[in-house]
Amino acid sequence: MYGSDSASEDLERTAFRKAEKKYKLYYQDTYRTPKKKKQPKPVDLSEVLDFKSILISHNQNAELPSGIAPVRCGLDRPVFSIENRPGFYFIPGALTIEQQCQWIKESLTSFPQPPNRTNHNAFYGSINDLFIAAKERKILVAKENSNSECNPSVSNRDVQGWKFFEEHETSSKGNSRKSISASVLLRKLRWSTLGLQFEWSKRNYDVSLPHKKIPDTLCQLAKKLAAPAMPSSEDFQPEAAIVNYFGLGDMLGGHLDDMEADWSKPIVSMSLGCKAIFLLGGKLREDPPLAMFLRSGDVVLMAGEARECFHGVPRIFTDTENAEIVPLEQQFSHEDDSSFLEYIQTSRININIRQVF
Ligand SMILES: O=C(O)CCC(=O)C(=O)O
Ligand SMILES: [Fe+2]
Repeated sequence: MYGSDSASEDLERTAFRKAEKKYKLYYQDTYRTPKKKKQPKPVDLSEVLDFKSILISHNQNAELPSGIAPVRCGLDRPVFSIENRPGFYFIPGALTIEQQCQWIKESLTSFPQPPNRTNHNAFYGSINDLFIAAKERKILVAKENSNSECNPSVSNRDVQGWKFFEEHETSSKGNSRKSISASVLLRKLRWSTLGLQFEWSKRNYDVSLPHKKIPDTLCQLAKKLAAPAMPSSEDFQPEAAIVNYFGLGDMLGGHLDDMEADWSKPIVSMSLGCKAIFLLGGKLREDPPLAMFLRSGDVVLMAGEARECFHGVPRIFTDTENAEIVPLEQQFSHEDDSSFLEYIQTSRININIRQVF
């Protein structure tokens, strides 16, 4: 017990943790009246690497900040590497606006569909069509054993499964059953897994779990984007992907992705929606991380030595000034369906694609 206390204190003191705290969303603790919205604490962003402006100055006058180098590769747009982080590649604006919209839609509609698993599986079992259910304001209601039907204090053990109902249907049922609205569940969607299923509790891939192959268009895109980081004459084989969903205040703590067999193969990581800060640390949590902005359409590759570097996402920006999603908003506003626009205005999605074996 005491050991774990001091271990967490040590964690608090690492350079990675300090950087996470620096960029994490905190609110001003000034007195709030009910009418005043709580305000985020200002954060100094002057040390955050900005590959959008790096790309602009590179295109204008071939100038680059010290430590950043262009990478020669077969891609049709500039790729940058960082001198003291071998194996890390940044491709600013790698995805067209159409591709961004396409993968946002898939991330919300098809990717969380069974047999793919999500963070909701552990509690609710498989959920079908969550995004549609949220749009239709449906409510997920617990089915119960007949003998516990009328007991409001029924425990989760007695629940036989969950089913979506229309709002009006649930009010006629009284409030004896456990229920949650689909829109709250959508907001609480944190991850889904594609291809070979990653088992978070064991932190490993469970090849025995039912799964579908990664969609072919995503495979082809990942193969193309992986090229700058691939060992020559080898082909990237996308076998699994984790889709992360971030809302305001959500973060992804510092971690390594070390469950894949061959670290010479990259993780291909695509950013969609609101802008975020990405921290790229070193091999130890004590190594001070580099902070950089990730915008919708940016792609990051981590291969070789970079696979051993701690990384995480301490912050996403959902305010109009900082989110930088105007082109996405324009694209989505042409569509009949406003539900994608509403979701992405306050969210970020990351799809990271991996070769497992
Ligand atoms: O959200 C991101 O950009 C990073 C995601 C990540 O590192 C992961 O899922 O392992
Ligand atoms: Fe990661």
